[in-house]
Amino acid sequence: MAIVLIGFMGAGKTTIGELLSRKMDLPFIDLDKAIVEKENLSIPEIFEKYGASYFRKLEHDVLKTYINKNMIIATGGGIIENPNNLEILQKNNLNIWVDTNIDTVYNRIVGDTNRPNAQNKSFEEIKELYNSRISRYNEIAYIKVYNEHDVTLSVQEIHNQIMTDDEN
Ligand SMILES: Nc1ncnc2c1ncn2[C@@H]1O[C@H](COP(=O)(O)OP(=O)(O)O)[C@@H](O)[C@H]1O
Ligand SMILES: O=C(O)C1=C[C@@H](OP(=O)(O)O)[C@@H](O)[C@H](O)C1
Ligand SMILES: [Mg+2]
Repeated sequence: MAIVLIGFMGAGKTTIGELLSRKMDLPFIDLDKAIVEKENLSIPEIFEKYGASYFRKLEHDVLKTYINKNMIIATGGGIIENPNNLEILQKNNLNIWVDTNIDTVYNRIVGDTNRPNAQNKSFEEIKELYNSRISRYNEIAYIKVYNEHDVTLSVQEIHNQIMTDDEN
């Protein structure tokens, strides 16, 4: 079964996924990276050339490829936009919701040219998008981890939780 990191842009899914993979000695895949490698285009290029819905299709395909593997998967924040992905993720027991407060999120992603859904958006617009998504992260999450401070503490917390539950 896959350990799947979900949550909004900038929450820290990619960073935590890499660190957790080393700690647990499990392979790691970042779905955005898999898409970029498959298409040989950057995320902004895919959005610009083919549009958001094409990106969502590619995202669905890579999710399906990896979801039943014994590995750690970092998703993109918009994975929950596709109801078919929600259905797939609902069946996965180890979805870890990585969350941060909206001010932290904004500071981490503002000006990052690699996130088309955050580009040229005001704080209010980002906040609106965040608020529109949280109920869906919550719906499919097994645990939620706040990644506000030291990232290694977030990784430790996830690791502890998985190991504790594994014993029971
Ligand atoms: N705990 C943390 N403290 C400070 N910066 C962090 C922390 N976690 C992640 N970051 C930084 O925030 C940015 C977004 O992290 P990333 O892992 O790409 O998030 P996501 O994949 O959820 O969009 C990166 O620049 C990363 O280095
Ligand atoms: O929230 C979104 O709509 C997106 C999040 C991004 O991933 P991160 O959550 O890793 O930034 C990436 O998939 C794409 O830019 C779209
Ligand atoms: Mg990421």
